[in-house]
Amino acid sequence: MAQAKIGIIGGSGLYKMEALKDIEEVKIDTPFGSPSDAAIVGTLDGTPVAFMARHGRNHTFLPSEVPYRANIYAMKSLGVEYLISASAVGSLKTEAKPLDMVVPDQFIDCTKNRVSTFFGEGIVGHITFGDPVCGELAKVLASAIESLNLPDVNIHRGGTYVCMEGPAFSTKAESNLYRSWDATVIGMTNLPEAKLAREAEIAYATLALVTDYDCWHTEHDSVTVEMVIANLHRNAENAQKVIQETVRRLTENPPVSDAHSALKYAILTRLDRVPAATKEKMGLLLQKYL
Ligand SMILES: CSC[C@H]1O[C@H](OP(=O)(O)O)[C@H](O)[C@@H]1O
Ligand SMILES: Nc1ncnc2[nH]cnc12
Repeated sequence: MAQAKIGIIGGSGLYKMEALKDIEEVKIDTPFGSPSDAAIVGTLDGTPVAFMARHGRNHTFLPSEVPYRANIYAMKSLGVEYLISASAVGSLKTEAKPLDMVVPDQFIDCTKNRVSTFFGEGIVGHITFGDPVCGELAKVLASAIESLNLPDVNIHRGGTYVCMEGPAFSTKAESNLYRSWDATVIGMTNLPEAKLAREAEIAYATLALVTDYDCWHTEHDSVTVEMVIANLHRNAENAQKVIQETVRRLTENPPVSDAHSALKYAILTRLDRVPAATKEKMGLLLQKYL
């Protein structure tokens, strides 16, 4: 199978990466079901990169339906060690304007109905998640954005991403509650992905593309899908430039990440007591430890 150390998950409005060359569609079946779509593996300035459309190329999966486990497992099986999630978000702060880019360093889990672990079925593990994104990867991403000096785009290093269940957008009371928590942006997808990436020992960071002011801002209309997609289209070229520059920097200088050894002290179950079927299912994730 094609291999790539760098993976990109594209969210709403980001269904392909124009700059990828020599592309190959890789259909991957996983013990956790089928991913959202085939992975597209190609090269960016010579570096192999794997791309996956989070909601499928035709946007057919709700945030609650995205097969997060299969997507992350698929990335792992392609050899991905650094994963960048490009995602649309609503802003919860005046200073994070539509078209700005945020590289969050924290998440708050307001999901209700997500499977966000590979563990279970006879194997118990608890990853450390105090710092839910890889600080080193986030640094490379933020520096790449800054270096591009994109007109009309401000970059916000750090900030908290609230992950809500959806699919309906928030009420004003909810939006103001998240603001009272000092959260920066809101979306519906990144938290389960970040947890699973950590369990898969993949360094994960989010490129959050601000598309709207959710529904709290008295001088802006409440978020609509039309608004999100229109602003994403305005920003898609910038997002691709950021990804290209980030890939260039990662290729030149791949950072050491704690995420790459996240399972070292996480597993409680003696591995010789793990049921054979579970060991097989999790084999790719556990292979270093078996
Ligand atoms: C189209 S608006 C709501 C939708 O957009 C975001 O998607 P993603 O995180 O995949 O970019 C948000 O999380 C919702 O899924
Ligand atoms: N306001 C919002 N709430 C949740 N997810 C979003 N994605 C983009 N804008 C959003």
